[in-house]
Amino acid sequence: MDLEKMIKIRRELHQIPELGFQEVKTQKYLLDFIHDLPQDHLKVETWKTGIFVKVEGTVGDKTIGYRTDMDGLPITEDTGFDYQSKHKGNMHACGHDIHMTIALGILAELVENRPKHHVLMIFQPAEEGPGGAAPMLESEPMKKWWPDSIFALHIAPELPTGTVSSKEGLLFANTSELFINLKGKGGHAAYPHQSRDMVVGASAMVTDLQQIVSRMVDPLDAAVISIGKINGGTVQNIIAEEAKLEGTIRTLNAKTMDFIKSRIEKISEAIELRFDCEVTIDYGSNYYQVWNQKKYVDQFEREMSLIEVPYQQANQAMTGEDFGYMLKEIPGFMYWLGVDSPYGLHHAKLNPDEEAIETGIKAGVHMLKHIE
Ligand SMILES: CC(=O)N[C@@H](CCC[C@H](N)C(=O)O)C(=O)O
Repeated sequence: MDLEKMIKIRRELHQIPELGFQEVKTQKYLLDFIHDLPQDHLKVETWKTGIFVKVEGTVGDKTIGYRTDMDGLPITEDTGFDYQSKHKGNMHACGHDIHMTIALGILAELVENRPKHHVLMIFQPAEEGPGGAAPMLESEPMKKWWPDSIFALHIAPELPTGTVSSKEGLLFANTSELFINLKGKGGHAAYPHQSRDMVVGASAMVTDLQQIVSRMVDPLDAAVISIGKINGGTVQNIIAEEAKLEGTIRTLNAKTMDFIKSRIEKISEAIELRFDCEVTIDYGSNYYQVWNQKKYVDQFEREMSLIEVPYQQANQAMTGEDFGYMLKEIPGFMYWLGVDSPYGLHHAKLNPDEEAIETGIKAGVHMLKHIE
């Protein structure tokens, strides 16, 4: 594997970030690379903007799955790099460009030096939303080439380059998106008593939502409610008739998610009474927790020591990953790959160390050849 070539690929992918299920250029880029490989032992099928590639193993008594995500985020890049996003307002700010490059590098190595087991490389769209993993599991290529086990990685900005990290059991949280619409009555800013001000309604709602986790959830049972976007009103002297909130809920256990949703509904009824308005709630897409099987994590740790890739025990994280749906149906695990970036995931200045691509390929190829 030529690291310089892989960095070039990463930078090309970095320039064309596309949102979930719009990954048309990205899919074409990946297909061009895949079609340039020797085709003798490859089978390729597309699904929406995703791709399945099956590499025939030399023995082929099992199939091992490897999944990468493909989509970018609606963030305006602020890295100042000469290879920064050409898609204004979108950025690969969650490392999916690195993930895809590693998957291509793994594929190229496996074609050169075929594994014993069949390998199913899954290029999955829409991880950031609305979620590609669950529908992909229902697709024909997936059913036809169903893997016996599966794994995937995610970059970790806070870990040193060249290191990996995982844990058995829960790695990533249960998540649910949260969209709240408040409808009151607009009017002149000088006559608030004749209106139902949804800027005030929405502000009260945000404050009330923040009290669910701090006052109603057991502090030993971690949960998060974050509102990432608030929109309302038109101009400074008109009272806002409508306001919209967008956020996400994260919990370590599924029952707590149900509890939080029931509290959000109570708060919304209270806001309706207090502000004489209408509140509607939509939970968007929900992601199932990422649950790692001990057997595979233990083997991963052992195999990493054999190839001298430093491994460390991970903590649970409140990030979400729709790969959790794949792990719900297929045994396997997910791990973090250190990329040592001073800025974190979902930041406009995220700057993963590209040297980590080498470790990602080395770890992936080794595991695909040795996983039990
Ligand atoms: C690894 C990562 O950052 N994943 C995303 C998944 C998004 C889930 C969904 N759109 C939501 O916001 O609930 C994350 O934000 O954790």
